Amino acid sequence: MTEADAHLDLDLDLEFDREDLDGERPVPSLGSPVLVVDDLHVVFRVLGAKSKSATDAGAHVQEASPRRQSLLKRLVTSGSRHVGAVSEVHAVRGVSMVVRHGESVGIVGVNGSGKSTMLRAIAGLIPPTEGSVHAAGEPALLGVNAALMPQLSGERNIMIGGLALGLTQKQVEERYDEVVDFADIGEFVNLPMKTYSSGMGARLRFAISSAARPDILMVDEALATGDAAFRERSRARIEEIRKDAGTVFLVSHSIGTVEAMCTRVIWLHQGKIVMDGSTDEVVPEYQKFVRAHKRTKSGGRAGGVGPRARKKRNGGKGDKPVG
Ligand SMILES: Nc1ncnc2c1ncn2[C@@H]1O[C@H](COP(=O)(O)OP(=O)(O)OP(=O)(O)O)[C@@H](O)[C@H]1O
Repeated sequence: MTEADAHLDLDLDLEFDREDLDGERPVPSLGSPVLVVDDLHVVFRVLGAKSKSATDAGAHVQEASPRRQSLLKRLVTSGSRHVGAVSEVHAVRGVSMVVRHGESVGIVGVNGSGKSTMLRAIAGLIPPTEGSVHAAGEPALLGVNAALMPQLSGERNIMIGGLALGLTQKQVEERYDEVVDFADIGEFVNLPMKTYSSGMGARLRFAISSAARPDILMVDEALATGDAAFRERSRARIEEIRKDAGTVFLVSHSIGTVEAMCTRVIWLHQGKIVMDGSTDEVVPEYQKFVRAHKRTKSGGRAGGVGPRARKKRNGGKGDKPVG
């Protein structure tokens, strides 16, 4: 794997590679379905002009329908101030999947392809615009952006975060030392989180979220933070959760991480599934696409993920997800 492949989306400083990880990719022993996502759509409405960057990134952006536009305009322009056009970002467009107990599913895709939005919708943090999510158990989203309170101490955040994840006060107290040890923040636990380095904050978020031992753990780039030792601890923790309960989703820009930790990979582009299959099937295709995408960006010719390319990859089935 080239260095470029390990940094597919160009925006993360990952030294994380296959070599950082001990052991082999987990072998799935699949159980019953724990998650069914049926034709999920998420549309964001944005006030303002069309966003070129969003369009470039692969999201589907269009002006809101005149009816919605006028309603929104009426709502926000009571002082008759012009607020500009209302655009819609169709971030997730008809995603369907069945995920079984014991699977670790990597979600890959270039920036803006809808990975985080999809996970947030599956975790119940944003409502689907259309479609549905059925989960057996409580999905918990663990991300470096998890909302903790910077003005409060690590200790208070552990309590609040634990309660928010559904633990009882007693359970949080029992797991408190484990969380602090895992996060490796020492005495800083007594200081406000705003005094933490970004690595310390990210480690604490990871430690809190994974202390809850959720049935479905969703990790959004959390492994991109911290040093090699912390990443190895995180990997082991995720593997433990996967063995115990179940099911792990991992959004990562590092193909090395996805290859090491995931048994299945879903590749999203412009909010749609391009491929869904075993890691060995999907990763090489995605790598080809990213190389081509980079060549296109630097002015060369490249293959795409248009309907034709998708049709080829999906064995002639056009836009329908595989698998
Ligand atoms: N709250 C929001 N309001 C409006 N648009 C949003 C919002 N959140 C995400 N989007 C848009 O939805 C699209 C998908 O974003 P998302 O963050 O899910 O992509 P991603 O694949 O996770 O990207 P990245 O790899 O950069 O994290 C993008 O065009 C983004 O700009």
